[in-house]
Amino acid sequence: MGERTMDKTATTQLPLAVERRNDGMALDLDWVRGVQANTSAIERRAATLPARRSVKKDYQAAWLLKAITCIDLTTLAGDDTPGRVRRLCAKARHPVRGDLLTALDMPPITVGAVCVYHDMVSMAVQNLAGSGIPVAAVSTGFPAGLSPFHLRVEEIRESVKAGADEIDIVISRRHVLTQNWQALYDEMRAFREACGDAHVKAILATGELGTLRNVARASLICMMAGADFIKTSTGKEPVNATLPVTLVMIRAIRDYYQRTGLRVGYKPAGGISKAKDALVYLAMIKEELGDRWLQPDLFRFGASSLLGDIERQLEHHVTGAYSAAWRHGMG
Ligand SMILES: O=C[C@H](O)COP(=O)(O)O
Repeated sequence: MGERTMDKTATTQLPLAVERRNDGMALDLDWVRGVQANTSAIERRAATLPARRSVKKDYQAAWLLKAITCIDLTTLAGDDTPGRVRRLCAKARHPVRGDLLTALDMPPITVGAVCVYHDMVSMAVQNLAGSGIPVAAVSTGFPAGLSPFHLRVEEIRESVKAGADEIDIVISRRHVLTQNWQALYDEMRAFREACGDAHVKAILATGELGTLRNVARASLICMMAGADFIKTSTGKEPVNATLPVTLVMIRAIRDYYQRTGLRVGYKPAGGISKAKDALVYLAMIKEELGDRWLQPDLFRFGASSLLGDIERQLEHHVTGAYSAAWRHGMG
């Protein structure tokens, strides 16, 4: 991602070809078992990227605006209230102050989606009406995914009925840890079927999968079973999105695309709260998957506080001064 390419077109939505949805394929265990992950090479590559790629000034502002359009603006707290979700939805519609957009000579933008628990779906749907911003619901016993299977499937159906456009399911980590690939595939298939037309993001909870090889294999199984997106984490594991895990998952996406012609999206989530980190993620996607994956239909950040820091950086870019972080509260 050289600076030369990081002009204001970074924020422009490319005209998207009508993309065929990933319907998945039969479970191919030979392919799955053949997947390896060279941990030291992956960690080395991930460690060098932040130093090799940096963008400044107008280019940086353009890429930060691009990042905003890819945020699943999230609140997943036990004390969520209708008021908080209302404020979050207002922020989703107008994530950047009008005067900053004017100074940057940019049109209005919105975030990629609003992400909530099932109970808050109808409130979010109501508050986003007419905006075109999708509502995503975390589901299937999020975050641990250990409630009875039929209830997990039913939870998906309830959220779809309440108006959710996207469902973020959690996989059963034990299927990965015991290498029960058939069980993981069947579970994911059932979740995808329950989603119907709603798009499904498969949360792998990578911090609980033990090895990068397990992450690679679980990514592949979920794509074979029809995931529209693969997502790193719930935000509740001790370790959430990381660059090595990102490299493994996006290379699995590339491999799946090369073999099937089907594009699956990627969502790093959990602990991404700084604008500079968001830029590193975008650089990695651009290098490994190319520009087509830098659109909100194929890339999202799952983040509750990233937008606040991006707004601070944009304000600094325009005015030369930093505002206090508390001025950019999300809910
Ligand atoms: O899916 C989104 C995550 O739960 C958000 O995590 P975060 O609060 O660390 O940004």
